[in-house]
Amino acid sequence: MASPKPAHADDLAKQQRSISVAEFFEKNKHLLGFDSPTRGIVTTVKEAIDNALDACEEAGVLPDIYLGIFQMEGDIFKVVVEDNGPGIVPENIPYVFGKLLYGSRFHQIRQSRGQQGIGISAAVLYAQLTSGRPTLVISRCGSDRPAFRFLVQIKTETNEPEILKREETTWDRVHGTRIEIEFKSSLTARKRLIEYLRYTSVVNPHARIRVEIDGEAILFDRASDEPIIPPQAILPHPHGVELGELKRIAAGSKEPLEPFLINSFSRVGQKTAHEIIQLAGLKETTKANKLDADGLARLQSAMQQVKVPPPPANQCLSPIGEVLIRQGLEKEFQFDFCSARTRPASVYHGHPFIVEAALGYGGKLDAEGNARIMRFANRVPLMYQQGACAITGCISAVNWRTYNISQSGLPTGPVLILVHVASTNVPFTSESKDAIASIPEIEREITLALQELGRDLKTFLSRRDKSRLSEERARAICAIIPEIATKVAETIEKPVPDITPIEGQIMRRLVTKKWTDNGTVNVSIQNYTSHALDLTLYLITPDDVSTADPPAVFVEEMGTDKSAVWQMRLAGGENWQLRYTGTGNGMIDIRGVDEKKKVVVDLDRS
Ligand SMILES: Nc1ncnc2c1ncn2[C@@H]1O[C@H](COP(=O)(O)OP(=O)(O)OP(=O)(O)O)[C@@H](O)[C@H]1O
Repeated sequence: MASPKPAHADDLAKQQRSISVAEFFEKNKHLLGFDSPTRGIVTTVKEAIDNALDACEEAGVLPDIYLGIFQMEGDIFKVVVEDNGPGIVPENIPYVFGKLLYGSRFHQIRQSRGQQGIGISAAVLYAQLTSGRPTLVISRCGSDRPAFRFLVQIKTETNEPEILKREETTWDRVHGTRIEIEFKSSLTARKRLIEYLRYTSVVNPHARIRVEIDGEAILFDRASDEPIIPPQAILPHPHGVELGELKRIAAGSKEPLEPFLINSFSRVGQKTAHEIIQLAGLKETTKANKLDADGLARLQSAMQQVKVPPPPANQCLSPIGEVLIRQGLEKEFQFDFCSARTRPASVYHGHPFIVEAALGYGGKLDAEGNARIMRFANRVPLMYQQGACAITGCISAVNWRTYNISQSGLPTGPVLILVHVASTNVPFTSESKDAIASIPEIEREITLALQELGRDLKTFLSRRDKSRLSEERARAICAIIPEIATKVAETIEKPVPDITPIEGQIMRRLVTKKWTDNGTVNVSIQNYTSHALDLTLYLITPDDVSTADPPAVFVEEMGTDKSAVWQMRLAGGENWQLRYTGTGNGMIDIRGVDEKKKVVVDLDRS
């Protein structure tokens, strides 16, 4: 066989042409999370729901989202997502859905679920590739505006939208957006889809998501009626600016260097701007757009060296918060123990970020196998590539045995670990946004949060184990007391005494340390020798306190804890005993607070 003729540069030149981004991703759809029909449905739902949540958040409304998944003919599925967000103006609808890399978030420095402007258009591309069908969009921007209905797809050769239909329509929503996308898929990923929605609901406790999937209705209701305060965009931080970026920003400014630095970067005031210019050896009067390559390089280097306060994280980030994380988790899971941490804001490469984490233990969690891990970035669940994610790496690197949890790489047993990384720029390992890259600053924060939670769990477990031990001991003693009483009575030739009160005493001592199933707990307040206090006693347990005798106890919500509260006057040296009954397991914590004197006393429960 003749060997192929070597190509000449002229031959190659005939084949060389630019490639549109749509063509590129059509060929490389796995890079956007569309590797298979099964995965395609999860990614499509995720992109649409993330956009709906972002839009509602930006408009300051509580999200009311509808998701429908219907099997059409054969292996064609239709995904419908409807939101009550601000809507999209009709002029922009074709671009939002019919052009890759078009969006409102890419150039803004603030936390948002979407970042690149590629998510929903990639779903449209995937749909037309696998089913050949365009995407239907209905959107309305207010009661005084008509709703518009579009049929749109992407011209892959140019990455430009193709409008197949545009018409005014009637729609009962005053504002919002509805999309209908049809593509080849299957419902093999049903479990993962539900898991995605469940996890989304945990970290978005303000959202209500109504789901209709293959004829089954599921409601993920909101646990909080507080809309999220939308994070505000900030200017780039001087420590995170690369030379190319600085060149672009400077080219667009006719200002002299001092106002240029102050107006273009966050946390730069007059003093800092002056220091940067001095260190770079530049003149204050030089206009930013007149800097040559050397001047720009010196300016960029000086910007990295001068001390600048960290970016204003409170403004541009929106962490979930410890109380809401616990509320969200407890809404979906029931634990014996749950603790959450929101770490202080930190910075990597000039990008602010906050790590939040929670640890749930026991309850209905699986006692066998690895811990359940829930990973989130900017309130979006990360559903794939767990092994490639820095969060998983940090969880495995913590020595969980120190906290009395078994471990084989990952912790094992009835444990749930949630980690949320919120940032203005989440460093994903790829465009499919499945895993967070190993950035040392982020890993450090995750590890610290996990260690804090580990310590909380250890305290809980050791208290619980102590209670169990003393219960076992007391039961063992009670079991042999009748025998001892008989033997002693025989030896001293006296009648066998009634030992019921002694048994009672031992068991009471036992139950003072534990909140038992349908048990009675006695609490003594002892050795208080100070002045009299008008105490409000707070009994805090993870479970309900149902009745009390005496005095009357009522149940009140304190955060996510249930607490029984009652009033009493305690004089110096007095010894009180309180009895209450209830159900459930868990530790009890009793504190007395004199509201007027602002005194808090820990009460002796032994
Ligand atoms: N339901 C919606 N309501 C209002 N605006 C929307 C909605 N969906 C999308 N948009 C607008 O369209 C833009 C493009 O959305 P797209 O999903 O392609 O990208 P993104 O969400 O910005 O980023 P990413 O590619 O990371 O998902 C968004 O930035 C937003 O401005």
